[in-house]
Amino acid sequence: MALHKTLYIGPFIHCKTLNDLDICPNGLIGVDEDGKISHVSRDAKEGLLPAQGGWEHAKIVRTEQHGFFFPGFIDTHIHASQYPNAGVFGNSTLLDWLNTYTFPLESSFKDLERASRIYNRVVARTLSHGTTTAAYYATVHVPATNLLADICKSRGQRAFVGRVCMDRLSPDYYQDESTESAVRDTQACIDHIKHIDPEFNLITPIITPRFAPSCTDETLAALGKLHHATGLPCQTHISENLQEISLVKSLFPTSDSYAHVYDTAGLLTPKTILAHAVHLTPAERHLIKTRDAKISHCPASNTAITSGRAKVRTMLDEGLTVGLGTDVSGGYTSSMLTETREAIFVSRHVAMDEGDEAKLSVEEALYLATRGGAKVVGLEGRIGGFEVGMEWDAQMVRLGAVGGAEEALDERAGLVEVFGEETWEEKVAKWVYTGDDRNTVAVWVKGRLVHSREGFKG
Ligand SMILES: Nc1nc2[nH]cnc2c(=O)[nH]1
Ligand SMILES: [Zn+2]
Repeated sequence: MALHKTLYIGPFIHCKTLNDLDICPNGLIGVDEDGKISHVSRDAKEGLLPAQGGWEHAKIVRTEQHGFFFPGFIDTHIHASQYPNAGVFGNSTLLDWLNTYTFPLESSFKDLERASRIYNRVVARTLSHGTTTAAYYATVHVPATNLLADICKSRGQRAFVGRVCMDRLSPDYYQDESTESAVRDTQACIDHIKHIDPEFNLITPIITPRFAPSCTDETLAALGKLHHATGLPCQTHISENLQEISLVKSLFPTSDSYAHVYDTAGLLTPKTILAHAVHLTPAERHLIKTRDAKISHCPASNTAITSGRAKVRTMLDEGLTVGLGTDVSGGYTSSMLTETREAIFVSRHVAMDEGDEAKLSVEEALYLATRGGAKVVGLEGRIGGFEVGMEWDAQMVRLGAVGGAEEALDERAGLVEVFGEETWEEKVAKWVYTGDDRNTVAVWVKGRLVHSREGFKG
């Protein structure tokens, strides 16, 4: 689809570093026909719009009152197939949650029509929350996994799509037959994505051993080999829950630790995304740092299924790379804005035990949801911020009343009340703590408009 040169005019905000939220109240960002940022001005004056090189005919998109452009969110860990169970977990914890809720739901994806309905919903919904990139787990089913890749491509969401590998400790009706079939079916999904997106411009296959207890040593080793042979990224779970960790000890008695199991299999590399990492030992953190593997912090899930409180400050201080993941449906929300809020609140619970330094600020949590996530998925050179040469994966946020109706409680404006006396930092805090998807007016991936709300003029 051909794009227009476009000038995005209005305040823009992005995270330069963990602590540096860059706020530009009077910005202009030029995005070319390939969806790349070609210039950034911090002092946009109406009379001084670019007047050459075709920019004089550029399309113009302006923020509305109290609005700003912000990078799209990067969800580094989400189970697309578990979306129907978001909010359904009772009082379960990980291992009984998997058996009670998760395996029965995932096994239903052999029905392709059902898979189509659910995958269309989850991609549309996450886009509406401003998620421009997602690292998805699908299920064991090749046709449904390929369909998820097709849907992400046609709806325009940047995605990593993983066919789940699991050849033990699940019901017979939902399991890989053998190591060979797990590798063959993974390869079939890789081949499909190569066919629909040969350069992996938008959709990338990701090798997905579910977690160590679900995979035999042979399968872990075979997937490690595939990871090295293809250079494709890999995702799995680690150290989420104490019973899970005991199970790993009993299944892999010769391994030093959970992280060591993955390392032995060749699955601990700079292209590995490890979800949860709640109970890692110092030695495991050191090993993960040495291998430069990445961490997806999933606070909503860790609270919902009472897995524990991940020590994000410690991981950051030790130099680990951390992003955020919704972990639907261990996590109840598909909103990365809500996940950002949960990351802040979980850090406050850690602080109640360990001291105030554990607290994450609004700026830090937003960094994890954008720039940190980009590093986790290996796309830090392309997305997560607004520099020249980066791709326009962005959302337009609107706060307060709509259409100048200052007095009216306008449902379309959501819950964020703005009185005009707030600083920009305060407006951003109000968005993070009181906002929702109604505040995300428009969403772009690689310059393509992939979601907009009623009233967006673009
Ligand atoms: N949260 C979560 N943890 C897991 N560990 C293994 N599988 C899963 C899953 O589907 N969700
Ligand atoms: Zn998960």
